[in-house]
Amino acid sequence: MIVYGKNPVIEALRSDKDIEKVLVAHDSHPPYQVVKLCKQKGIKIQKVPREKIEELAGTKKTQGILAIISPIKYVPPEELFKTTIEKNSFFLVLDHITDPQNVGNLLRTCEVFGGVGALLPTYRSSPINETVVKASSGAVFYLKLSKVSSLSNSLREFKKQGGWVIAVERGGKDIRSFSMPLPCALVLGSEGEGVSKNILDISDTVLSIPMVGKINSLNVSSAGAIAMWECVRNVIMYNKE
Ligand SMILES: C[S@@+](CC[C@H](N)C(=O)[O-])C[C@H]1O[C@@H](n2cnc3c(N)ncnc32)[C@H](O)[C@@H]1O
Repeated sequence: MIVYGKNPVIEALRSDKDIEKVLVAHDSHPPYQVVKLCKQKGIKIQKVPREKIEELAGTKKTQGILAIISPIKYVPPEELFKTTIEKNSFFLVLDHITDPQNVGNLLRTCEVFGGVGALLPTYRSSPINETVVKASSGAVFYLKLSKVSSLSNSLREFKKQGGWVIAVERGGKDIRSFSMPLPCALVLGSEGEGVSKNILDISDTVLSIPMVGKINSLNVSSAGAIAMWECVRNVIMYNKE
């Protein structure tokens, strides 16, 4: 969805909508409020020719500013947790993963293996944009996606309801020695930082995939695929609908 004009863009930024990016014409300056809100929310402001904005908006009356909003409808985390518990399944926790290709690949595998969806942080995370939709092969439309300002607070809530929080990270227990408990939240870390310390602290366990090569980590979507397979390999027939 596209929103253009100064006030509509400011209101969109103030709302809980998932904004992918804000485009500003080369020949104009973004209003101070836009710059401030984008900075707070980690949203990119891109300078482009005014004609590009007018073309996307389908009008010349854009005031040189436009926001692109994600096509995805998010569900509240309670819904994601409830379904995961009812189905005795898993969901992914994408801990500040910024590469849309990785997010799309992970969501595709999640859907293929019968996972319920994913919990994402509001800020510093790839938006669910066209690249994600494409990389997921459309899996995003079958999953429950939820955005929260604090992953760790939400995961504490999931634990209270009887779910397990399993971090997938180097330096933990060998994943082969562990029988994955369900229902669970499977946490995968960002490309740069790995799983956040505060999430490691509340995780029931940290599982690692043994490596023998010279490169010191797997790509997060490969690590996620292996961990998701571990979640379902004994129960893959379980909840096919
Ligand atoms: C590319 S790695 C993060 C590397 C980061 N630069 C670091 O030093 O921690 C991204 C994520 O992939 C997962 N991952 C990668 N290799 C893994 C392994 N061998 N075992 C478990 N998880 C792994 C973890 O979730 C990790 O946070």
